[in-house]
Amino acid sequence: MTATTDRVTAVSAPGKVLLAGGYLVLDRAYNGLVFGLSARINVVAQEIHTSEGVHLTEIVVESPQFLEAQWRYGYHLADGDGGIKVTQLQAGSRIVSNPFVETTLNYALTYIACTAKHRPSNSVKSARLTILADNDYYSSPTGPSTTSSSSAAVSSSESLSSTTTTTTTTTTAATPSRFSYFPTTLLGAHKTGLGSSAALVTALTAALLTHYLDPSVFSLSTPAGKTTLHNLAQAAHCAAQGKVGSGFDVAAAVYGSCVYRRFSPGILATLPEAGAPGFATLLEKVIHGTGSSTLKWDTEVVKDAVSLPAGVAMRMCDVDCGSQTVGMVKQVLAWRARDPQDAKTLWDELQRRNEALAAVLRESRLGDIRGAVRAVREYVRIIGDKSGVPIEPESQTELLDALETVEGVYGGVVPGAGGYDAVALLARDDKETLARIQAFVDGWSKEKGGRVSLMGVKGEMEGVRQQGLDLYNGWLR
Ligand SMILES: Nc1ncnc2c1ncn2[C@@H]1O[C@H](COP(=O)(O)OP(=O)(O)OP(=O)(O)O)[C@@H](O)[C@H]1O
Ligand SMILES: C[C@@](O)(CCOP(=O)(O)O)CC(=O)O
Repeated sequence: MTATTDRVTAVSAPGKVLLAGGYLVLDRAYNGLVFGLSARINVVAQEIHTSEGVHLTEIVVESPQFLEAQWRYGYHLADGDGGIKVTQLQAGSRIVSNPFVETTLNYALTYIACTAKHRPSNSVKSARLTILADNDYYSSPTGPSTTSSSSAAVSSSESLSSTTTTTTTTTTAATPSRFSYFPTTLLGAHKTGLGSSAALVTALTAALLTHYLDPSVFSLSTPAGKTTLHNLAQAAHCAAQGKVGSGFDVAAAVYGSCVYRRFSPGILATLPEAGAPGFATLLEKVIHGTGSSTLKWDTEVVKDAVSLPAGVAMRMCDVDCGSQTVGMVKQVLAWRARDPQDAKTLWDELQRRNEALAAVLRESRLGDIRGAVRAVREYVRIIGDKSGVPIEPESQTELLDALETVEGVYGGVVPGAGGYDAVALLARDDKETLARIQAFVDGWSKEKGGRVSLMGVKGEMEGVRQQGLDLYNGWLR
């Protein structure tokens, strides 16, 4: 049997950094200063056409930059209005699951089937989805390989697909592209904390909705389309994570840089597990905020409230250490619950300082950036001391203070939950400053024996978008 592919839809969504508002943004009374990043996760959706008379109902998802990264699913309409439920099929010698991919398929395909109404199983035809992530999301022990990328990627996915019934018509020859081949499994790749799962869930949801639904029903370029995508991606991401975070990472993936106020967590509380009776109808209601038992979505995303002065870039350094975000959040929130009065005073003052930093950036007050960043850091450290959590640990304080002395650097913070993972810098956007920061981190790593590296990624305003296909030369089959 042969299968060919034709109609192609490509979407990308950015990674995130929470420059200010870590911990506060978990509570709707406060908000966070969120930046989208130039590092994007791309998803390309392609139809799979089979020869006449051959019926194939399969969704194939693959990440050709990694080893053992192909997930094949069959799907069926679950009883009792349970929606479309996927079942992972064997690909290669063993099954490696990907909960973010699987949950997103259950949520997005169910929503698509509900929206396409009355012909649910017909509306979802076989498709191949290819995931391509910018290199900054991961640092593998051996580093990404740019030389052997495409040929290695093709051969690894070819060997996986050899056990299946589908043969594709083409594999393309090696072409240089912006995506590297990581000679490791996804589990073996070190994440750099740029929000790969949120960008993946968002881009995969957007690619599926765009691929399957008529543009009159769903379009990424309309505010209504973005709201649907946001709500669906938040729901799927929470379910896959098994917890409800603030969701700023999904908001960044959809809307790009913004000031973000979270949705009330109760909105998702009524949703049963994917495939359980009633899931399909409830999912549709929750996503559209309709029905008497469903709370309305109350997310607030203010795009205009965030910008960078002309000539200023937001850059990231990866600090190769790592922190346990979940444990840190639990400990900070436990302290807040024990001492609500003290915590409220600190939360309110830090919120004021975060807003002041956003205003300085928006109003291009270059001379005030350093003071505004230091004011935020002072309160982050106080909260860290009081809760006993190293939000800005001493080693990071030392690094940030030293980075401030580099000509062209206005200041930097530990973003998000903080800890030992990364620092985010506000710096002049020119080659000379970049070279000085690079030289500084090289020297720092040598002197301190750790590994601090300047990442290629920069703050970027735009959220999810459709892509032309040139980017993916050499990676699509
Ligand atoms: N390129 C990819 N292809 C397929 N799945 C991916 C890819 N990148 C990430 N994922 C999925 O996302 C998971 C990582 O999500 P996780 O939330 O742990 O990290 P993150 O979102 O990058 O981190 P953080 O929230 O700290 O920024 C992987 O285990 C995998 O399931
Ligand atoms: C601590 C918290 O406010 C931010 C975590 O950010 P990050 O994953 O460290 O980038 C948690 C959240 O908002 O979900």
